[in-house]
Amino acid sequence: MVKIAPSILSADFAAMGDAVREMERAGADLIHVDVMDGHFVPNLTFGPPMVSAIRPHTRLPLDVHLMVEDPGWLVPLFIRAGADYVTVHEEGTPHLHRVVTAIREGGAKAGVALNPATPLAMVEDILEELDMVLLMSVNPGFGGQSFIPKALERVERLKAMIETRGLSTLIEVDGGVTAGNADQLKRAGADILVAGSAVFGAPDRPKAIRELRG
Ligand SMILES: O=C(CO)[C@@H](O)[C@H](O)COP(=O)(O)O
Ligand SMILES: [Fe+2]
Repeated sequence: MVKIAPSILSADFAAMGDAVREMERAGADLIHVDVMDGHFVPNLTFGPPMVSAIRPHTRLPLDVHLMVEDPGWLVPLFIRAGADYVTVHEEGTPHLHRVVTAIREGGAKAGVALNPATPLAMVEDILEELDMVLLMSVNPGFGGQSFIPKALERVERLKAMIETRGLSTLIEVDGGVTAGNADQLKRAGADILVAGSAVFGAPDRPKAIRELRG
């Protein structure tokens, strides 16, 4: 069954502990933590202290999405803070293999994220080393943007690439995910759906999570 990862980018920053507890009660499978550095993307969010602050409030895996340039030095800090998954952007480092190895050696699960225009081929030669590939279905930087439909076909092609190699790498889709496109994404092969505004903007959040899961 597909997993749902609410993004706390859309939560109340003054009450993150409450938000995370609420998401666990509402049926979320992971908590998605969007880290933005003001360089890789034109927005600035939070660092490892946010991960340590929310860690005691949930048993759910913390899925940290690093939208930062040169993420290597941050990897051990986020793992020490309590990240379970650490995902770095292919476009953010010339040393992807080194960073991915550091994530796994640090004891976390390793993900690589691709922007909407980055060819899938950029992860092809490192797929065996990855627990997850995150396909962006919006341009990273902000919540509440519209889903880029081309992402659906990219999920299908990535799924085929993973299956051809006999791997079990997870596919996470991030950006503009709603109850209106979740079914198509699942059919295309998505394993984890990130949702910010579709969950936190809903009047009934547990229901929103159920509807995304289908
Ligand atoms: O990484 C990002 C944005 O860069 C996402 O995780 C967003 O936070 C998803 O928000 P919605 O598009 O679901 O509102
Ligand atoms: Fe994200």
